[in-house]
Amino acid sequence: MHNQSCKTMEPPSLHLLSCCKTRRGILACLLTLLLTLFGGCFVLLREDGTAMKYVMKPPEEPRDALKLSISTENITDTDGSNGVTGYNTTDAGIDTGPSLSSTASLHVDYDRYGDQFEYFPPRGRVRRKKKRKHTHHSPTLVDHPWTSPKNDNISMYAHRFPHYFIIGFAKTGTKALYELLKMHPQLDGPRREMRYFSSGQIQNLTSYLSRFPPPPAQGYTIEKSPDYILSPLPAVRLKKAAIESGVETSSLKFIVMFRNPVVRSVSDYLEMVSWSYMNRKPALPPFDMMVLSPDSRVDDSLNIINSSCYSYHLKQWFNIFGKDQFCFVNGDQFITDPYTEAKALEECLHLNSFFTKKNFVFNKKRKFYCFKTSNAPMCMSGAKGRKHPFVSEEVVTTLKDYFRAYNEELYSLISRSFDWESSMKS
Ligand SMILES: Nc1ncnc2c1ncn2[C@@H]1O[C@H](COP(=O)(O)OS(=O)(=O)O)[C@@H](OP(=O)(O)O)[C@H]1O
Repeated sequence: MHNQSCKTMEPPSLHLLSCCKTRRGILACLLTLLLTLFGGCFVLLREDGTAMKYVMKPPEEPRDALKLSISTENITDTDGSNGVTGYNTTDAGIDTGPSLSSTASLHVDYDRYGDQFEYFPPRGRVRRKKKRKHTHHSPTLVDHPWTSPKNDNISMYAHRFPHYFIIGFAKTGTKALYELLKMHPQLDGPRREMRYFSSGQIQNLTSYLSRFPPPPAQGYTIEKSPDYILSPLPAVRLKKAAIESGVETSSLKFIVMFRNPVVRSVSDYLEMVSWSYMNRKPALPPFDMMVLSPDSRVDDSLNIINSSCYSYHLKQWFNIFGKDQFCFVNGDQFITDPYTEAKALEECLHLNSFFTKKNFVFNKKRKFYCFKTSNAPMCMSGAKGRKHPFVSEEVVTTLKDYFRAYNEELYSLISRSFDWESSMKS
């Protein structure tokens, strides 16, 4: 056997193809095939007869750092610096933290879906994705600076820093609310969810800000990333970024939208079903089977469950920003009477009074309101308002019991209550 040296590098596929033309090449190809199948290696035979073995890179360890835990008393950001008074930082983890009952503990399983910090699968029309040949590795969260490079002219974009953020909760109507708010003459924002403070996909602060339109005259920019609320880390990073952009952090406002937690979990489940289908993953079990373990306990390790424990997540943000910086929207009511919620929000955000009933047009076919200014009414895509599956009485009751303590804590946190105990529209 020839001298072999093991190198960790990408396999040079072009060399491989060209060497398959010769007799020696064919031998090398066979050897390559065997080693690829059983040994995770490529072997290439060189012109001079020596062999070269390329070891295929093992997949990168998934964000070990994110598995650790933080308590809100001890939050350290990736660079170890501290942008928030009273908090030390480490991007080393997420608080799987205290739960309301001693038995139930929240576990946010960040490795469950998608890349990096993506808690939820991508949304959109149900169109199956082709299998990707090459996987792209975006920079890991641990390496992410969350600031701008020293020599970057951040002041060019600093005025675009959003003053309003829709931070959660996913599947409560955040997209419809965002599109509606962007119709207000004092507001404008990017078309897509940024997730800058949660996903680490955008390179740096300057790049993030450059994706915003300039704010309207006497107005502000707004962004919606409904996964921000699920961890205190985006709050810490956001605060640091605001300071770096020269923005008064107390002037920022955060919009949090709620919906019956059981219904929200079902809606989130449907998002997962759609994601699994689009990404050619195995089909998911029915909702009832998924959320309850065989001994009929709620599986609180599921994202679709713990994302409905609103008070738990909100409290973490309350530790970082003042309570008066939050505005709340009742997502159930936003479906049936968006006008009332929009007017209340206008007031909370200190915006000029703009929305009138004429801006809301009920679409009988879609069974949702569409929003209208001067143009044709704008309706949400078919990915919103999916038909919910049947959920058994037993599961509904168990979930309601599970969420009760969180709901009650939420009502006292925000001094407002919702009719979730008696209602269950799924
Ligand atoms: N006007 C209007 N049009 C369409 N859909 C509306 C509207 N208002 C609220 N909703 C509800 O929004 C739910 C989706 O929530 P999100 O937009 O927050 O989802 S996402 O997190 O951005 O994926 C979606 O949930 P599902 O019904 O479970 O699909 C809708 O019920």
